Amino acid sequence: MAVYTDVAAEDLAEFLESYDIGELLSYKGIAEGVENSNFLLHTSQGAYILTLYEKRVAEGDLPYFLSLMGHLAERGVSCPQPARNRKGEVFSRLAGRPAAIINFLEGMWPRRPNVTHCSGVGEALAKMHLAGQDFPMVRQNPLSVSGWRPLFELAAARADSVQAGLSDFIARELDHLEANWPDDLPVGVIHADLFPDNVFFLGDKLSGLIDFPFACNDILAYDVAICLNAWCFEVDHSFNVTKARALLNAYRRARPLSAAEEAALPLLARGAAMRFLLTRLVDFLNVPEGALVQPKDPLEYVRKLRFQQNVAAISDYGITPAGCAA
Ligand SMILES: Nc1ncnc2c1ncn2[C@@H]1O[C@H](COP(=O)(O)OP(=O)(O)OP(=O)(O)O)[C@@H](O)[C@H]1O
Ligand SMILES: N[C@@H](CCO)C(=O)O
Repeated sequence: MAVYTDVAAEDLAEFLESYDIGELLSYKGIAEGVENSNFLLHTSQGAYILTLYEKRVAEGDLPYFLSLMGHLAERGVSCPQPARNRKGEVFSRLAGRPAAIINFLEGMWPRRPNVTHCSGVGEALAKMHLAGQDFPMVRQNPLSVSGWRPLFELAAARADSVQAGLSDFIARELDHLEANWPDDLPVGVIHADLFPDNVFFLGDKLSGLIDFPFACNDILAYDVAICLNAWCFEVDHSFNVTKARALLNAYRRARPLSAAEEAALPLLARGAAMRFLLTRLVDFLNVPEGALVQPKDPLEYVRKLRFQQNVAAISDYGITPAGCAA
């Protein structure tokens, strides 16, 4: 359960007085997520999600991703919208944290994503990338290649307590990624965390995307690589090429990938695996006292990284590169 910061009922009721969304009837901490403190609110006007932004979200970044949610919705991408308070602000402060309220999105995230879900997320991701093209704000990605070594330094001394040899493994891989990370691929607005728990479905139909605090401007194909890692491995750690094909083909239909983007996917997937390995490792080694959170497993991403290290081209996944006859 991700609740790092508790909110007293009186403080919440007072906070809600600055909004026009009805009176507080009930609220409870949400038993999912690892980054921020989330609460489900019921007011006399309906259901909402209250988020208190925690360590990895800088207050100065809130206007970027809260505005992005409005921008995307105007262009047909289904995602929750921030409520404005009576001063017209989309966020303010509660319990010492930046806080925002968004509307409740109907749907469930898929606990066991199937091929249809993978196809849905591929299409939605491409459409999000297209809809972001004219988003005027810019936010560099603090968790891209230049951000990984500082993260590693937070965990290096204790990494081997999680798995023998992990520290050396990460150090060597970072050398490779830093030397080879591409700087000439198409960039734009990316979600940067589009895991299954951030994509809602009603049945097999995608109902919306949530959780935009990591959104930023970065390599578009890197977002695809994040999804390949997050959606296309089975619980036994095997890579499911049918799911990867479905995800990639649905993406390509909405936004064709260039030959250079496709050629870079395995390397981008190594980088994506490194990013989530590192944040998970740092979080695993530093659970705040009293926080109600279930840290995610860093070793899942060590396995994914080892897999991606052995992929040189997307044909090695069993996927035909775009433009080649099947
Ligand atoms: N708009 C929404 N409508 C319905 N449920 C939501 C909404 N936003 C969040 N939730 C619920 O809260 C959970 C946690 O939200 P979210 O993923 O944004 O938290 P987080 O701590 O930022 O997570 P993550 O670990 O994925 O970064 C979701 O899995 C979902 O159950
Ligand atoms: N989606 C991330 C958590 C939020 O950054 C993970 O699974 O590690």
